Amino acid sequence: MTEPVLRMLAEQLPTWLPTQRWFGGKDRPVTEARPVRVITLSDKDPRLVHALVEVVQDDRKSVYQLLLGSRAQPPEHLNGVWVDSEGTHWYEATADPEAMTFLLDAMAGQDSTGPISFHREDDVELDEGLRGRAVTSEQSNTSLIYGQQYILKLFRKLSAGPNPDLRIHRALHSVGCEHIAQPLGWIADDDGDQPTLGMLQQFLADAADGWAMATASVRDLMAEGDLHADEVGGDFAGEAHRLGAAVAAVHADLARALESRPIEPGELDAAIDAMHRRLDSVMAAVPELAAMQGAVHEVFEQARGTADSGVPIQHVHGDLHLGQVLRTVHGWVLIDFEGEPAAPVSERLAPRSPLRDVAGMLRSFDYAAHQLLVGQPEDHQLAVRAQEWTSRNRSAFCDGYAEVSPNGDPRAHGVLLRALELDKAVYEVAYEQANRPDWLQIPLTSIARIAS
Ligand SMILES: Nc1ncnc2c1ncn2[C@@H]1O[C@H](COP(=O)(O)OP(=O)(O)O)[C@@H](O)[C@H]1O
Ligand SMILES: O=P(O)(O)O[C@H]1O[C@H](CO)[C@@H](O[C@H]2O[C@H](CO)[C@@H](O)[C@H](O)[C@H]2O)[C@H](O)[C@H]1O
Repeated sequence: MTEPVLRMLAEQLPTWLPTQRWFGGKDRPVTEARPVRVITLSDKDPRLVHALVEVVQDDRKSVYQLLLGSRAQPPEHLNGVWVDSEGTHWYEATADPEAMTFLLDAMAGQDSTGPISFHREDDVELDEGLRGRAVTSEQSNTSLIYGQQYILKLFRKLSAGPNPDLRIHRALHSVGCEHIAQPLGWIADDDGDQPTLGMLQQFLADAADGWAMATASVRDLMAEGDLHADEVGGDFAGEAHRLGAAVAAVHADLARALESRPIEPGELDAAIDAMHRRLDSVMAAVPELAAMQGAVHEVFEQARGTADSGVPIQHVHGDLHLGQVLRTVHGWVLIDFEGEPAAPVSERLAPRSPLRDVAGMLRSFDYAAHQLLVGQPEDHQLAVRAQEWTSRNRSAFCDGYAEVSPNGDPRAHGVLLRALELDKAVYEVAYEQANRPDWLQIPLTSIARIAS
């Protein structure tokens, strides 16, 4: 079976991979896709095969994980996607809920197949036999929902060693953190770089995501021409306050569970040097930034010398925004502790200022308010409303954070916070340019405002 599948993948993947939402290399053509390992997980019907593929893009090489399925009688939507030289039809198996049952059952049974091992947490029993349907929301990986109980994230682009998302969830669970979904199991690869292949968590079936809630609130305000944010039914400030408190609680738990220490001489300088470098490299790709370059560099420089601000460095979320928080009936939950997808794992696991996450969330309030104006004719009234919503919710978030954080009010570190916000906005310029060029104006406008 192996040879024909290897050949089929090598032929098909260079054109197929860039069509997948989770493929993170759309900025360059795929020169070559080399299947480096193919393992049969299940010989039953549906058959399930695990493949590791090295994707070559000029001098960049990344390893991606794929699952292939095959059935004697495939349903129409899975039929004839790829055919190997022996005439076997294969398809992307995460689209086949029945094939995905294998992964849950293997975690429940703590099985292994060659170097791939399936685990469940010690204190956990898993229901078996559930079908796994793929989440349809925008995401960088592929998640499967089993019944109303579990969600399994299959990491697509693999990195060496334990995945930060799994590592941080387990650490937070060990100290009883109330603002995460419980980690339930994982899939490991014990070969080579020993990447984590998947992470199983409690599925929060009743949850609404923060981005959907916040943008609904902005829409309400925009629709009520005569009312202020605090008078509109969909006011978000109470939620923003609770969210601030939840983020501060998670930071305190992270500090307890993992390292937290005073910032050492030179570390802030290194962080500021990295901000300057990021700005220069993003500017090379987005010339619109040029007009603001001087002002932004200046804000970064002002943050030098604020190391004695008293805020220790620690593990942080790393890419916190309203799409990474879920509101359940019990409160806010933070998800996806992987950090910025493009950053190296060593950087994502390094201790950093918790103010980075605060800055990320402050940016997100700005986004939520301004995305409704994208593509609309200029309307001064709506722009004022967007600004009113942003200020109100940013303040509420900081108030909630300050009430719980041992580090106090983030606004007391205004110079550093401003630099961190600008750094995040510069990152967003690159992100929007590569992913949603229509939204590029949102971070560009913010940069002009913050730096002025
Ligand atoms: N524990 C959970 N319960 C309910 N929904 C979840 C849970 N974890 C993630 N999700 C949903 O799945 C989506 C993708 O999850 P995320 O961890 O952000 O994936 P990615 O790293 O691929 O971006 C989220 O936007 C959220 O809607
Ligand atoms: O969710 P991911 O980990 O994939 O994060 C990436 O994509 C985000 C968008 O989906 C992006 O976030 C930016 O857009 C959000 C609205 O869609 C906004 O709330 C954030 O503030 C803004 O940064 C994120 O930056 C990127 O890493």
